[in-house]
Amino acid sequence: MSESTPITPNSNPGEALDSVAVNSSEEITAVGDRSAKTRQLLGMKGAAPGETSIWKIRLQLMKPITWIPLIWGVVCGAASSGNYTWTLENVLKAAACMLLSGPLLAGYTQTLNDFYDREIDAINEPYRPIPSGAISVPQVITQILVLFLSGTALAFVLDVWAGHEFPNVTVLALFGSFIAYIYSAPPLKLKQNGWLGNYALGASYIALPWWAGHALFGDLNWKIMVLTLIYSLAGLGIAIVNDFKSVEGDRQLGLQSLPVMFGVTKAAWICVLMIDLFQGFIAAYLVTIHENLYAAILVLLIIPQITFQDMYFLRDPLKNDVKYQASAQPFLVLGMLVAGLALGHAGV
Ligand SMILES: C/C(=C\COP(=O)(O)OP(=O)(O)O)CCC[C@H](C)CCC[C@H](C)CCCC(C)C
Repeated sequence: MSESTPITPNSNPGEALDSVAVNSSEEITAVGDRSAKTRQLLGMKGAAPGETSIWKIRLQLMKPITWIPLIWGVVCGAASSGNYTWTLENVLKAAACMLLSGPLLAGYTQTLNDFYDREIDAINEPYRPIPSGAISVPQVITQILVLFLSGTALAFVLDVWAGHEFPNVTVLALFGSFIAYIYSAPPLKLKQNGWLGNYALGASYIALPWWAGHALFGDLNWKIMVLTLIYSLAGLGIAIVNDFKSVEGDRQLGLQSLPVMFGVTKAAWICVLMIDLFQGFIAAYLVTIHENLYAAILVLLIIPQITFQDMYFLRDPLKNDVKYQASAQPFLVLGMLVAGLALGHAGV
């Protein structure tokens, strides 16, 4: 039996309205708090400060929200290998590779990036775990080393499991970790350059996990490598979208992001053209290998992206960047899977 709360009618309508307002503002605050806490755990902007659990702080540093594209890349690579079958062993192998590319190596990358950004974050985002003092620098260094070493070890286990003569996955893990290092750390700090930084980001999020997934279930060949590097140019476009939110700060700090170099309108056009043209290129390639159905589906998935570019992004890139990403990204990532399936079907 459930207990019901008695409802007492309020004789004073003004007071009743006030209490409704107070209750709903409390509810809104509670919902807001919950959402800020979730954002904190996922490593998103607008997170709630003041977390005291060291494990939650460690997770926040690893930004779980950024693991998703890397995990998805492994799925696309498994599809393009053409050899993936739904056995328990293959599911476990794929899951281990997702653990490698998401929590371990993307987690390593994000922690490393926050470590090297700690001084600038002390000015721009002082509530981040390192500048706020929620976690000490030696604890962060330990986290970076543990994630890197466990990633490398798991990559090696995957090579042995897949019976590789050449340790493809380990080499990819080491290469990815190196790119992550030069992306964030001086003297190269690739992220300071709009083209290099965003291409490193696009390629690491599309090509590297794709190669790892493909190598795990098939033979990673140069055609797959070149095609995914071309696909990564669409990823470069996606990476540029993230630069609009910080255009003023970047300009003041002398960072050469594309919106700083070309201005907001021109950079927005460069961004959408890269996204559309390089996906279009992949669709055209699929036609040349007679995968016409997959090519047609890919084109159908590009059309809503163009629509959202016109509706949101190109009209006001500074205001609509997040809205555009949320609406258009699902079509881009579905397109990646379609391309992976087509390449696997064609035996490329
Ligand atoms: C740290 C990264 C992005 C954050 O950039 P930024 O500092 O501009 O943004 P915030 O201000 O919001 O922090 C990502 C950098 C990615 C990096 C170049 C390479 C990643 C490598 C992969 C994790 C390796 C995966 C290999 C595996 C699949 C075998």
